[in-house]
Amino acid sequence: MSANLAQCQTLVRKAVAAGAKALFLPEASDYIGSSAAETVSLARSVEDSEFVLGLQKEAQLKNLHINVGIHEPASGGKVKNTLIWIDDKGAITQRYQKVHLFDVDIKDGPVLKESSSVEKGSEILSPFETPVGRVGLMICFDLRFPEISLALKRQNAQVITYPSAFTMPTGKAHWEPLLRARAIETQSYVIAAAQSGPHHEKRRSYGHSMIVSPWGEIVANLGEEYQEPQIAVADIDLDLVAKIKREMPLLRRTDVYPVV
Ligand SMILES: O=C(O)CNC(=O)[C@H](CS)NC(=O)CCC(=O)C(=O)O
Repeated sequence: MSANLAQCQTLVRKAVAAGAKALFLPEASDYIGSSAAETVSLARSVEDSEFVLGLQKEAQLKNLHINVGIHEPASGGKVKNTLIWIDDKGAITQRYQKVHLFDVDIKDGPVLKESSSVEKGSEILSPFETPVGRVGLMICFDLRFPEISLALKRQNAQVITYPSAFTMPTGKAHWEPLLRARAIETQSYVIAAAQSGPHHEKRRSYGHSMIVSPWGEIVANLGEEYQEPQIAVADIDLDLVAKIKREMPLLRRTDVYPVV
């Protein structure tokens, strides 16, 4: 976990050097366990987490907002897969708990049962104001369920986030088209910070951190670089968000299908 904090501190330095107002870090930035038992045993509450306390200090020192995916203890011997927003004073001001858990058994592909160690969240967090616009939070596998992103669009999100640790085969097949679709249909920026490279002998992540414009264009893409932590940088143009919504209103037919 201290190695992960050091990597995140490198990313903070790079973000500050690039003049960023906010830094978006991946899902599970604190650690990726090699078993359900290890995932549970490593979870710390934020008050006792050197990783979180370290990032709060960075946020305060550098006047940088930081969005970061972590694990927190839950009841019943499980953890929560959460995303916290740390403001530029170092305070945790928002928290989202992953709603959709990744339970898959793919032939010749990943077999993962996230629900064996993780408690599922049951709330959509309303978008909130930040220096980079109104941000809506989701995590990784949530990307496959447009219902949450559409609910965030309805609540006027301007930026939506999918911090992730996608698997290699599913990433190759689905990562980019899903991110671009979510950006196009929500008419929002999509910021998707992704873990990249090997975690342990059984697990490797796809990477390709991306920022997509509300028109669906990829404005930054980190590829599979993982020798040293890298940042993707983009200007968030809130006038562009407004222009796209004005020019192409996506008025829902809630007389035909339910409101989400
Ligand atoms: O394990 C942890 O501690 C952190 N959590 C994750 O890495 C999660 C659950 S295993 N990964 C995903 O949801 C990948 C989704 C994906 O790859 C897809 O939708 O195709």
